[in-house]
Amino acid sequence: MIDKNLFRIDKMRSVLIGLAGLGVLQALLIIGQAYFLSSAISELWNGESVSSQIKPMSIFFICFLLRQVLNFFRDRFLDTYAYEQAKIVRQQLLDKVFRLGPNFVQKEGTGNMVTMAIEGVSQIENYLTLILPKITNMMVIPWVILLFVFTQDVRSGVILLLVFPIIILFMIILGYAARAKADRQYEGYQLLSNHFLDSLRGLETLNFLGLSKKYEKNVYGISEDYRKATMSTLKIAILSTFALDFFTTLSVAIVAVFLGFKLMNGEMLLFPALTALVLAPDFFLPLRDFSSDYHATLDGGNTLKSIFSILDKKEFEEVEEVSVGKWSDSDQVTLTDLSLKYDETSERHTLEDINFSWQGYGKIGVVGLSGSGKSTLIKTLGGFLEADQASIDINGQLTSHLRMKEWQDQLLYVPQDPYIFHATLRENISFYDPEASERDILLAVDRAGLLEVVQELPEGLETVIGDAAHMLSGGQLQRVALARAFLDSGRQVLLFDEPTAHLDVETEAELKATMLPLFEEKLVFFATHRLHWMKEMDYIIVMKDGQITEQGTYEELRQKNGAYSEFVEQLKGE
Ligand SMILES: Nc1ncnc2c1ncn2[C@@H]1O[C@H](COP(=O)(O)OP(=O)(O)OP(=O)(O)O)[C@@H](O)[C@H]1O
Repeated sequence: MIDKNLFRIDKMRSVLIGLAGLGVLQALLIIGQAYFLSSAISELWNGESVSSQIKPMSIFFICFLLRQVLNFFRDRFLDTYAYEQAKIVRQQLLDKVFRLGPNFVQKEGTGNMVTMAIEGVSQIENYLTLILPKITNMMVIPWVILLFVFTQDVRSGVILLLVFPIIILFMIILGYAARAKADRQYEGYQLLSNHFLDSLRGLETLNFLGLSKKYEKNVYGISEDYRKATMSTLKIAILSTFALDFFTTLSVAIVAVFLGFKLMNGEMLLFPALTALVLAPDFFLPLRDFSSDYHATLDGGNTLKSIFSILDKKEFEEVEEVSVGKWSDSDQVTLTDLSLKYDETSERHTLEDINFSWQGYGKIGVVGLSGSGKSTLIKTLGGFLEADQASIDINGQLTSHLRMKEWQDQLLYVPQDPYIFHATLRENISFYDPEASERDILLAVDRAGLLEVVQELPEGLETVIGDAAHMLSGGQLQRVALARAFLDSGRQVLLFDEPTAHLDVETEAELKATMLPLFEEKLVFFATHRLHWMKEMDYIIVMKDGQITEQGTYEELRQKNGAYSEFVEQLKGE
């Protein structure tokens, strides 16, 4: 009955124990209310004066007030607790997503991740505030009341005890039906989030292809499915609330009829009969409250499950014991039969039996057709992917991945499509080195061929770029990423993944002249389709279908007339 995921939330056990304690207190106050109310009524029935009943009536009111005060403070505490815990869960989710990296987000869908982190976490907050007091009340209050009813009238106690499991049974049946519907609804919700974001992102392309209308229908179809799933969940929820209300009312009526007969037959006094009758609705109330809120909390429960399943995802731990230090002439990295796949269930390896070794500084070119595994190799060298086994030897220390602080702190990574933040041009350029001086930033801007662009921008370096701001062309964005690289000359290992893909040949030639001096006394991996770079490389790796088909210096590969020459011919033919 209790969602086991709840126990993964901080301090949950103590909170549940505290709430159970409050439940006992509430049950005693409910009994107090019923006891003194029934006592006053039966005494008045017996002909006692109203003034003689002021004391029991006052105690009844005090119990009633105390119950409200207790509820008020409990709800206030729960609001704060749920808010704090939801905040912690969101932080844990974001930390985990950052650690799992871009491949994971791609797989799960950005829309889904965003909805989960924003809306999903509010649903968890709602879930905690609603479900916790309901669970504890249901587990405590009816039993304390039942014990008391047994002391007043055993037969009434037996009736309450017999009806209770029947209601529980209905609750379980309806609960299962609602859960199945809610699961479907949640899947639809995730699908809708992903689809909506994808459609927004791809709107321009869809418009160009004349497919926006078709996609509109697609999004409409998915929202319709989601609407239907929501409506059918609501139907079950309303039906189950009705059924439970009906059964609890019926049970109270059965108790009333029995008590009535006993009173008429003179087998029972008014006071205990009245007390049992007044307590009967309160006996069923926690059960009814739990069931009616159960449906309202299914979303929160589902989100909690999804978030914890993400938190449980296997990630490769940062290696702390391997020491790399600042890369120098004497350092060596060797990959021996390195294989890896993105998806553990996939049969094919994305990289297979990669063998490569390098000592000290140098420029290593990585070439191959699209899909041959160049980016995957660069990502592996960046510590974003883990090999099947410890096949990376770095300075004599074996490891399965390069996620090491010392290694990653000296990396500079320029991908094919660099991410430009919604921030000023200055902040985007000084991303790796926020303390950089104005002079250094301007020098980097100049080297990246961005000086003219900066001069033409309305607010120069302070112009906000990125999403929903001043737009730069693809080539200009690429140059912002290169300016980042030019600014931070302290990093020793440079990873370039087609950094000039969006540049025209003239701009690329200009930039090449400024980039090459930067590569001196560094370890550089440069993946590209543009073969003119290869003449400048100290070593070349040729890739095909995830394997290295050839490697060597430019001269060696030209003389061999093997895979590299074949690749050159292939590119000429395209
Ligand atoms: N995140 C991912 N999840 C699963 N498979 C992936 C992922 N990224 C790439 N792949 C697959 O791995 C293989 C190698 O891709 P990779 O991006 O490394 O090639 P590439 O040589 O860099 O291609 P390109 O020159 O087009 O960038 C491809 O078959 C691709 O479909």
